[in-house]
Amino acid sequence: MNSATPSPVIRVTGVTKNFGTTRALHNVDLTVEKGEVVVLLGLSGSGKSTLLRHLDGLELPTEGDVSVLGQHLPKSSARELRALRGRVGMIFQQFELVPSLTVLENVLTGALARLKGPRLGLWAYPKALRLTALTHLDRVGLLDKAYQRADRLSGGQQQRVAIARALMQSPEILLADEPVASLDPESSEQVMRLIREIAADDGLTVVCSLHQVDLALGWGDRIVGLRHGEVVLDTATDGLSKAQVMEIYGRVTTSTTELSAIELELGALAAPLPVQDGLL
Ligand SMILES: Nc1ncnc2c1ncn2[C@@H]1O[C@H](COP(=O)(O)OP(=O)(O)OP(=O)(O)O)[C@@H](O)[C@H]1O
Repeated sequence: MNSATPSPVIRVTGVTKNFGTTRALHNVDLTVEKGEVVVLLGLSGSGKSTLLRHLDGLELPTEGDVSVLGQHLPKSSARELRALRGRVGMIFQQFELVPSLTVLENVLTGALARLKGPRLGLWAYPKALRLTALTHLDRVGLLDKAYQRADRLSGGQQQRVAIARALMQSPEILLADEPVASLDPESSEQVMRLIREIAADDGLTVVCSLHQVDLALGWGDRIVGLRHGEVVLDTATDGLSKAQVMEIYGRVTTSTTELSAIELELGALAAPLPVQDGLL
């Protein structure tokens, strides 16, 4: 952990991102303090992945500024961006493991950015790194699977391998893009609990996109709600109810079709939400 890490660790200011004629983000502001666990909540297409990808410089804004760990990403060189990515771990919905490699080799690939040249096979990695990888596998409860092929594992286990791989970077920030969207409820809970535990133990800052209000409320310190690329909600989860989150979405939503999608995807309420026109 870098003790000189500035606070806030993430500062997004007035970010707009256009892909051709598609506006994926519009005037987004977001500040995340060190050690905070933030959920990005929103429907499919609301801009969650695009915002996450701005936080490790995989995308750069059309307008506005993104500062991560004290580095202004739009002003950074390719080399500086690569160095930043070494300090920011990322996990994805589809795990992104190499299926034919062993679990241990997959974890070791998390250290590749620090090594010179490609590595083929377990023995191409220094012993110290192999031991570190085994320690991380132990931490995610998969030490006994180290020498199995990654594609023999369940989805939940594969996501835990991806977490161990991210830990190889000793990240200061962990970004998670819909990490449990492909998992059953039990595995989802396990993975989300694990991320929280690791964040607390290592003082990690976490930004995680989700599309279920229930999961977000029980898990994050704070929810940032996106809709059509704009932030419509940014509040602590403490004391916040599902009905309040849905009410905020209801307030900024003028179309009944969109409201139905929100109810379906973010979490249906027993009572229909009021549609208030003209509040956009
Ligand atoms: N590389 C790209 N080129 C063109 N359009 C893009 C690109 N990436 C994202 N978009 C568009 O930007 C908008 C936001 O997409 P984004 O993937 O960020 O949403 P999301 O909330 O993460 O959705 P999902 O939950 O389905 O992943 C969408 O309209 C999407 O089609």
